Amino acid sequence: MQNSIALEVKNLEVLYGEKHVVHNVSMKFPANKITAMIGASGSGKSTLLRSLNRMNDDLATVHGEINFHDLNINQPKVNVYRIRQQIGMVFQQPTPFPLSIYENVIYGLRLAGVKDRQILDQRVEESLRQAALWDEVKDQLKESALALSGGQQQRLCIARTLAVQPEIILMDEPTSALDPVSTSQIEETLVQLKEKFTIIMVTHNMQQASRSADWTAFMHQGNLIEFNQTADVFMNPREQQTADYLSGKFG
Ligand SMILES: Nc1ncnc2c1ncn2[C@@H]1O[C@H](COP(=O)(O)OP(=O)(O)OP(=O)(O)O)[C@@H](O)[C@H]1O
Repeated sequence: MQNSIALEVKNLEVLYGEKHVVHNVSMKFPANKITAMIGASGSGKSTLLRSLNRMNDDLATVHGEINFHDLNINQPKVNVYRIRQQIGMVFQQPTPFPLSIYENVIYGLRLAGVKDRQILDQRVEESLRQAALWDEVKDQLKESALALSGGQQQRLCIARTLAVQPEIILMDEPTSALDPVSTSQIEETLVQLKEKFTIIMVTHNMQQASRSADWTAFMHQGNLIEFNQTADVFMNPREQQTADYLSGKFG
């Protein structure tokens, strides 16, 4: 998988009604890496991210190709449910369901009709371990997920996404609602996760992008201005707009 491409977008355009918010973006997301999407508020990062697993279907018009395993998933006939199993999403606010920790993790598996208790138990442990939450919750799996702290809830949401065994995980500012300790726990988790998964993350936190991401994409007013290895983007940006944004001249 090393050096391979997990997902490619070609000439992507996204419009909300008449409002054109992503302009002709083409890029390739490397497999088993963390890619950070950075840029000022309103630059189209979340819109682009949500298009990658067709979360914008009801809100926006998306033109262009999103190629995943040689299939352009931005086509009407594609099974969107299956795509979202393979390309999962973690949101900004932790969104646990008012169910037990165990039931939260297997939520997607239940929807997919998995009933075998052994498989479910195994997937719960594996996903919670991958999300670095197992040791903290292994003795309270039947208790409500709502009793967990915000940081634990977010790691639970990551475990819930992992339980359906996706290839790609989209994350929309996954730590912006969390304190610094929970943030650094999640960042450490992400670094472990990239061994098995490809991560594409929107973040406003420049330190987070420079600490965690292998690749960084800078967006401005719906355009992809620069996409390169993170160290190059931060230390030696090719474009003046990137340099200006990173030095705080706008945004
Ligand atoms: N559902 C929607 N309907 C109409 N316009 C929208 C919708 N969602 C976002 N927009 C608009 O699209 C543009 C891009 O928004 P988007 O949320 O993708 O930017 P962003 O870079 O992720 O911003 P932020 O960092 O603040 O989350 C903005 O002008 C926003 O107001």
